[in-house]
Parts: sequence; structure tokens; C-alpha cells
Amino acid sequence: MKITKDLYQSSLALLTDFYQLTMAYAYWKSGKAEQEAVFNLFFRKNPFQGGYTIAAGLDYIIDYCRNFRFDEADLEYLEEMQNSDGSPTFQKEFIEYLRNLDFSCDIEAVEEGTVVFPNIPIVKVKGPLIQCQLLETPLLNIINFQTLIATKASRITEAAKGQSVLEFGLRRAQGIDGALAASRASYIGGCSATSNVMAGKLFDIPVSGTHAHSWIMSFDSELEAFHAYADAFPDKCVFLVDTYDTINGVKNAIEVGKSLREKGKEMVGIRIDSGDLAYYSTIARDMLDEGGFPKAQIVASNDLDEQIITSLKIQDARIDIWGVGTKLVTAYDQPALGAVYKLAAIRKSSGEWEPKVKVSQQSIKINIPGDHDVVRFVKSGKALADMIYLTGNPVEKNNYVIIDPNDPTKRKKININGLEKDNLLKPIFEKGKKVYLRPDIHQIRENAKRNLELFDKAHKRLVNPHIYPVGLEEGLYNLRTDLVLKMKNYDE
Ligand SMILES: Nc1ncnc2c1ncn2[C@@H]1O[C@H](COP(=O)(O)OP(=O)(O)OP(=O)(O)O)[C@@H](O)[C@H]1O
Ligand SMILES: O=P(O)(O)OC[C@H]1O[C@H](OP(=O)(O)OP(=O)(O)O)[C@H](O)[C@@H]1O
Ligand SMILES: O=C(O)c1cccnc1
Ligand SMILES: [Mg+2]
Repeated sequence: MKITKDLYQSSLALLTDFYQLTMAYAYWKSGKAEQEAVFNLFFRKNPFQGGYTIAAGLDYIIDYCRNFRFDEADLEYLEEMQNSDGSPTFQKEFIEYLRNLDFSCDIEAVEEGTVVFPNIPIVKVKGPLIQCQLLETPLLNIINFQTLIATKASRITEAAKGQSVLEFGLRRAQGIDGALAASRASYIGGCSATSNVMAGKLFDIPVSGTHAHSWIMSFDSELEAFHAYADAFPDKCVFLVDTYDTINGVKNAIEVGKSLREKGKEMVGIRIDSGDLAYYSTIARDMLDEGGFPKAQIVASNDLDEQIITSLKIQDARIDIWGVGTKLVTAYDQPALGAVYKLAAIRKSSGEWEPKVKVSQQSIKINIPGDHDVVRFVKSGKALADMIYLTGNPVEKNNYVIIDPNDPTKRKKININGLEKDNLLKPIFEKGKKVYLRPDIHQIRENAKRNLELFDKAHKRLVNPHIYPVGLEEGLYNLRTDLVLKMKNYDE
């Protein structure tokens, strides 16, 4: 499905920062536009103080790249741009160059739903410098948000321990686009359904929901409102019981449930949206059981997140289904993932690749140079460590040493005997042609579920998780150190 084409009628090439276009122009003017480069997209810290991250957004990137072109309206807009002295910002010949620009990069990426960690290249773009550069902003825009929300959803669904989580975020999401992308990413991260009908239609996500307080308030009594809803949806009744008095609301739900049963129908359950959810769910459960409805489900909502769900479970709350909106789709406690996109290597006129590094006072901000790949070592169904290494190097060895890029004293020896190896980066585009067969959204969600099973629960706990080892292969580590010292003009 062409998501971006469905959402937008015109081209998305201008959905970028202005400086990408000024650089593009300057690359072109200085004859560097077609020089080959490698860029990596990665983040530096797992979000929410967590121990893992779920990659999401690749499907949007595929659409973005396939549709990548400047249409006539874009070109006209750029052509009319002026410098402060009234001269055109971009020369006509450059506009012509953009008119003929044809996406021709190689892209490798981690599949959506894959568990990833800091420093792992989630997307690697190789191709003409100008194209790699123009992709920076949209790629980051797409991956940053969807990966963040998929991770939040994963944390929330992990806290729900196999119970269904319904995503109710549309009304509180960051705009229309944010809402749709959040519904998609939430489903990938483990939510069972969304209340957002358009997301259901666009992405093939199950749609579900109950009813609001306004429904009850529009009638003279709650009982009347429940009866009327039961008439309209005899097979789908989840009664919202807390409009006036929660306990009385449960009594009314039971009464309407009984009259439904006389018609051969079963109420699905109730929803509690306020008050002490542990207290009310426990009372409601007892009332439903004693009233002959042991199978009726209790849905809870109201500003829930992974911490509150965990607390409610500890309190033995009798909740079966969790409705989560605001705190999920806005990634309330951490609104940005902070992924970056950095030049890692450039091809010199001699044909040789030159690794590149950005030096920083903070070691966490020094990128990993060179065209690199990442392999995950797995033993008996459990992930042991990830190794980032220079593409094509090292040759097959039995023993590797991986080194934490931010702390050389943290090292791990890996003997590959008996280990499975999973190359995380998969080919997506080759010379601009899509070579990747896209999984559907349900397969992506399954991928996330299976991926999580590879990791010990110590890495998945919400607070102070155990850090999963991701390291640089020794050769790459040394290359990076040497390069940083060289760029700092360090003399031995
Ligand atoms: N037993 C509980 N333990 C921990 N947190 C809870 C428990 N019960 C409810 N909560 C959470 O406490 C917060 C209660 O918020 P608040 O006081 O604003 O709502 P309320 O007054 O119950 O509901 P409303 O304003 O919708 O009538 C919510 O985030 C809710 O999820
Ligand atoms: O709490 P969230 O996780 O965002 O879930 C969605 C919320 O949206 C609905 O009501 P709304 O919040 O609009 O009104 P209310 O606060 O008065 O219930 C629903 O009843 C939930 O409370
Ligand atoms: O269907 C629901 O119960 C619902 C939908 C959106 C927001 N809150 C609740
Ligand atoms: Mg609310």
C-alpha cells in the first residue's frame, strides 16, 4: 500500500529542512552531487529509560523513496525563491538537475518490529551525496516518531502481560499525522486494536471501542441508555459504568446483560474510566461473577501508562483489557527518540572509501565511521550480543572481541561455536529499485513479538533494565579511535 501517496496528493520532496536544499545546491555547484556516500541512521539512548527499542517506520520510508521526485509545483516554488538582494536562490540549471533527479540509492534497513539498541544503524543509505543528504530530514522524521511509539506500546503491552491493550489516542495525539502514525506504531508495538477508524482503513489495523459518557448523559437514566445501546449492538456491548455511580452502573449493566441473555445474546463487559481502578474493578468483578457474568470483561481507561498498569497488577486489580490513549500516542514521558543521521564514509576520486567521523567532547556523540553492518549473535533462542563491524570485514573468525563504543573497558569475547548469526540490515533498495518484499502489518507485529522473545526479561523490565551488549568489532573500534585522534591532530 502506498501510504504516503494515499495521505498526500502532491510530492513530499520539500518535506525537508531548507538547509538540505542549500547543501544540495552547493554540492551540485561544487561538483560533489554525485560523489558516493554512506549515511547511517541510529539513536544514542533507549527511550523511557528502558532497555530496548522497537524499530518502526520503514514502510513509510519505502513509500517516501519510491515517490521521491520534485514535481512541477515544487520546482516552481524553488525557482521563485530569492536571496535578500533579489537574485534567485537556486540557478535554473540546478532546478533542471532536480527535475531530472531519479532516486538511485542503495538502502539497507532493520526490519520493522526488530528489537534494536543504541548505535545500531537502523537505516543505511548509500548513493549520490546529494540524494543521501536530501533524505536526512524525512527519514529521521519517520523513524524517530514511529520507533518511539512502537517502543512505548511495547512497554505498555509488556506491562499488560498478554492482556489486550486498545489504543485510544486520536483525540490527544500530535495532530492528524501524529495520530495516524501513532496508531500504526502502537499496533506494531503490541496493541490489539485502535479506536482510530482511518488508521484501521489505511493500515488494516483492527478497530474497536466502547461508548462515551455523552451516550449515557443524553438519556434520562443510565439504565435506559444501556438498554438502547444493547438494542443497537446486542453482540458488542461494553457498558461504561462510571458516569454517575460506578457500583450502581455495574448493577445496571448486569440488569441489561440479563435481558440481553433472554434474547440469546451476551454482553461483552463493562468499562471503568475513573476512580480507584483497583478498588472498583475488584468490586465489579465480584458483582459480575455473582450476577452470573463470570465471562464479562472489565475494560479500564483513564490516563494509563506502563507504570500505572504495573501498579494495578501488583494491587490485584481485576482488569482484563486496557484502554490507553494520551500517554501512549504522545510518548508522554519522552516526546522524542533523538535518532540522528550521520555521514559515515565517502568515496574518493581514487575509488577508495574514506571513513568519516564527527569529533565531539561527549564520546556518546562521536559517530561510528565507515560502511558498517551489524550482526546479532543468538544462542538457543536467546540473543547474546550485537556486533557492529566494517562491511566485508572481519573475515569469518571463531572469536571476536566487541568493545563498548563509549567505554573501552567494557568488552565481551564471543566464540561463535554453536551461535546463530542474524544480519540485522536487510537490502531494501538497490540502485533505487525496491528489492524488499514488504511484510504486512500483522507480520510486522508478529516480528516484534518474536523478537522480544529473544531477549531476557532483565532487558525488558521497566526500571533499571540490564544493559544488552552492543559493541564495535575490535578493528572498527581501533579505526574509530585512530580517526578521532587524527582529526584532533593528536601527536604521539
Ligand atoms: N489503584 C490505582 N493505583 C494507581 N493508579 C491509579 C489507581 N486507580 C486509578 N489510578 C490512576 O490515577 C489517576 C487518577 O486520575 P484523576 O484523579 O485525574 O482521575 P479521576 O478523578 O479518577 O477520574 P475523572 O477525572 O475522569 O473522573 C489516573 O491516571 C488513573 O489511571
Ligand atoms: O485517558 P486516555 O489514556 O487518554 O484514554 C482516552 C480517554 O479518552 C476518553 O475520555 P476523555 O479523556 O476524553 O474524557 P474524560 O477524561 O472526562 O474521561 C476515555 O474515556 C479515556 O479516558
Ligand atoms: O471506545 C472507547 O471506549 C474510547 C475511544 C476513544 C477514547 N476513549 C475511549
Ligand atoms: Mg480522561
